[in-house]
Amino acid sequence: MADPILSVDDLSVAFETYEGRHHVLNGVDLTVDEGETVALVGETGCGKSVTAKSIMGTLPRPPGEITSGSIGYDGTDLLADPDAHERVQGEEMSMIFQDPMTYLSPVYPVGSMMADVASYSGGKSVSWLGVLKNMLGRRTNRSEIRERSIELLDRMRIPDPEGTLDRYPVELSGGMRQRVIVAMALINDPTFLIADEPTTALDVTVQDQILGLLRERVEERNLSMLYITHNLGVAREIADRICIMYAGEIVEVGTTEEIFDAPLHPYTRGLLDSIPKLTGFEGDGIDGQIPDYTDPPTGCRFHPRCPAAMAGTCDVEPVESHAVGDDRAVACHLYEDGMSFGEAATIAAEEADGATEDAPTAEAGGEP
Ligand SMILES: Nc1ncnc2c1ncn2[C@@H]1O[C@H](COP(=O)(O)OP(=O)(O)OP(=O)(O)O)[C@@H](O)[C@H]1O
Ligand code: NI
Repeated sequence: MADPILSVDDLSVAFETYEGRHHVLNGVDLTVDEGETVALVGETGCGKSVTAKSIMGTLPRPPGEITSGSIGYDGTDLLADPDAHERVQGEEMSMIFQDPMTYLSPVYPVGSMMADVASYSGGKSVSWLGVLKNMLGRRTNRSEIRERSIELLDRMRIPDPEGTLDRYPVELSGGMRQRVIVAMALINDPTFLIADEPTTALDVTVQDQILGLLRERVEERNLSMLYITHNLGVAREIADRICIMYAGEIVEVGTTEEIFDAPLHPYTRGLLDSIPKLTGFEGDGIDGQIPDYTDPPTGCRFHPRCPAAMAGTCDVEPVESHAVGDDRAVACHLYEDGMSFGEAATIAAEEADGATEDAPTAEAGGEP
């Protein structure tokens, strides 16, 4: 099998704040193969955007600090080589940010922003290829960029693409604005795209259209994509593989089918239970909330909320990720010590169902 295009290994990130040090990412492992779409899924505050920004090189430092790990892109460790990171960010990667209005300037029309993005050459060039690309980039003239912008807006099914170039973001509907943002992210023909919740604020129809447009692009250009969402339903529509994140840790990885058909981690199970329409499972999801990062739970970070937690183990012992086959891994103490995955999954499932049946007002975890 070919090496993954992106390979995040043991990434830890902390933030220094006036409340104390927040230990947010804790040893995150993540890979994306060429042409593959991987969804990073988890509740609000679990560290998805921090992961995305670390990969893109846009993490604010300070207050953020990368305390361990490597981010490999196409064979280069980006954290060890800031010049390479800058080049990759400028030439190969692109990102759709979570909050479109902070990204779109209110004072420039769409066309001039697209031209800005298109002529951005990604700072210093370090390779001869980079230098060449930069020269070619500079020769790209305004009318060429305009042509490209119109073509992309048209591909994004924006009515009157030419007229749209002269309009300001506030004059566009939410759905149109989001299409413009997708077009801007694609104008330099990236090989790797990070999409951070690009459809959250949109109604379901528009959401489906945007997902469709991204999928088209993935197929046509062999685009590799990390798609971030809190919505497992959206992940199922777009992703080949899903990484489930809880409180700064990846708790389960599997193909989209495996995650939906046979979730292993109690947290994944809880997430699926909160969308009963999509699955056969029943339940009310998971009580409690993401822990305080200044003093995260010892052992497994999920143990205070876990219906299957084993006292003396889950609250004490750090969890390791257990590989199950090629594409599958789970970080949970249930899957240790010779218990078969089938048995452990059954226990996780029974406990999850039991918890919601027996104790509808179960203690809201969070407290150690
Ligand atoms: N600039 C910052 N300064 C301090 N702490 C931060 C900063 N950015 C993120 N954090 C911390 O990292 C945690 C995770 O944030 P992140 O934005 O990655 O969550 P998320 O999974 O993307 O959530 P959402 O689904 O709401 O976007 C936050 O709860 C916060 O504690
Ligand atoms: Ni986020």
